[in-house]
Amino acid sequence: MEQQLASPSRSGQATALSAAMAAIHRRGWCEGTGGNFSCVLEAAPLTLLMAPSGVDKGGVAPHELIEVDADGSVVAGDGRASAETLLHLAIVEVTGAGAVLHTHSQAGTLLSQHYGPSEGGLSHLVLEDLEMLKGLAGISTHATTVAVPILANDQNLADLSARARPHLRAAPHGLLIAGHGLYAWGKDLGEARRHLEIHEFLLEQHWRRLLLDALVGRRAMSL
Ligand SMILES: CSC[C@@H](O)[C@@H](O)C(=O)COP(=O)(O)O
Ligand SMILES: [Zn+2]
Repeated sequence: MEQQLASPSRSGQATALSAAMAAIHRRGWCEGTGGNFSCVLEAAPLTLLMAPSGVDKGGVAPHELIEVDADGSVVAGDGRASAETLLHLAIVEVTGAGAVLHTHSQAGTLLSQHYGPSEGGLSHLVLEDLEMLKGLAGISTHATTVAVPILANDQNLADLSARARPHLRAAPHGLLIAGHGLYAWGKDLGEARRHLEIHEFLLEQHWRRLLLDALVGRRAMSL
């Protein structure tokens, strides 16, 4: 007889999400209430387990997580829904993701602004020939090119999410918002964490390479 795999309990998911947020905070990727984090608790009706808005995401206990419905309204727990709930919902709806992690790292903020689009537009950060690309689901060789979409930032999350939707399916499990940060997602929390770590590594590596290229260029010019 085929054995059904038990889906993780609510308390198991809450413990795992709280621990992931604390670990991401320790990396310095969500300082000063920045960042937000969710996982799908129920697919129908869609219910997300999320960090509440405006709090230090490194210190949210499992019982302090809130539940949010498909309209972005809080249906359980204390606190307001994240300012960016609509983008989490768009990513889950379009890609089928089971977890969405949003960070404000230095590298993500810097590079998304450096390569960011003109107002309301779209640009890309191109990454290629790196072994760490294989950490993204669907990639099996370093000899590949990945284009991470960069959207202009917007405080109107309905507009921002609508602009993001057409680019989510082709995105490499990650998306940048200019001058703001990174969204990474995966089929479950474990995969979303791996994709986040891979993207953060690639952003950090790209930034260091730009710096190295500039230093080598300056040295060559002075010889
Ligand atoms: C430091 S404020 C950052 C916020 O505006 C937002 O970008 C963010 O990531 C966190 O918002 P939140 O509403 O706490 O989930
Ligand atoms: Zn943010």
